[in-house]
Amino acid sequence: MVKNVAIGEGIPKICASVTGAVREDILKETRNMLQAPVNLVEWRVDFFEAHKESDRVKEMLCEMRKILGDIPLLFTFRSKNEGGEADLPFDQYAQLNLTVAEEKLADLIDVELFYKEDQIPGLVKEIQKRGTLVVMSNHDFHKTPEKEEIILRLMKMQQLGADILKIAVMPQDEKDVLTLLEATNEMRRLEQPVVTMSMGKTGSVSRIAGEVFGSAITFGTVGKASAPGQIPAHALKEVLGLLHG
Ligand SMILES: O=C1C[C@@](O)(C(=O)O)C[C@@H](O)[C@@H]1O
Repeated sequence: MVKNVAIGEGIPKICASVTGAVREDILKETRNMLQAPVNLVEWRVDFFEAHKESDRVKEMLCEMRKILGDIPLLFTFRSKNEGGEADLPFDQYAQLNLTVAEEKLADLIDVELFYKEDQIPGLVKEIQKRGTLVVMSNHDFHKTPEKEEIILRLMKMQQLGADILKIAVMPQDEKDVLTLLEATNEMRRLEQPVVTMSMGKTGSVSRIAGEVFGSAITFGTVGKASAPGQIPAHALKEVLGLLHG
């Protein structure tokens, strides 16, 4: 349970991302979330012009939380390697996430599995010690690894103690979408909620099929997309409801 949201139970939860670069846009996008059927909001801080200034990041988070009220907030710095907009040396990345955890400014923090492999286990523990949940993630914007490799990465995240395990991959054809779905279906036996998506237009079907195959959160759009293939939150809500029956 994150606030009142039961991630991993029933209908997949809808998350939408705030991707503005400046304060006004970020606040406007955050307010727009209140008109949309979203269960969670992600702030993609790598889009923020002042992502290197922790005071300004903290101020933004305080303002966003005031607007969002009970809607859980996921804090994400996405590196360029994994499809993000910015890069930070590991120490700054860790510090940024720890500050947010320390001051309880987010409910969940995204940590990339491969940011710096030997340092990631320590960072996960430090964030959790401060009472914030870790969504561990991995993204491949070029291809879809073999099913065994997808499973291996998700299990690695589990071994590292992540609270939620997430992987996004790019299909080159429809078979790749099936590969992602098969891996997802096998991983639903894990105790932790698993979040998977096949990106781009071909992969969009994976963003509505979470309840069938075992993906607990689906990222949709309220305004701009934060990754290719995302579906508008309103449409998601309807389709997820239909499939739920
Ligand atoms: O990890 C993810 C998933 C995502 O890449 C997607 O494909 O919907 C979008 C990102 O904003 C988010 O952090």
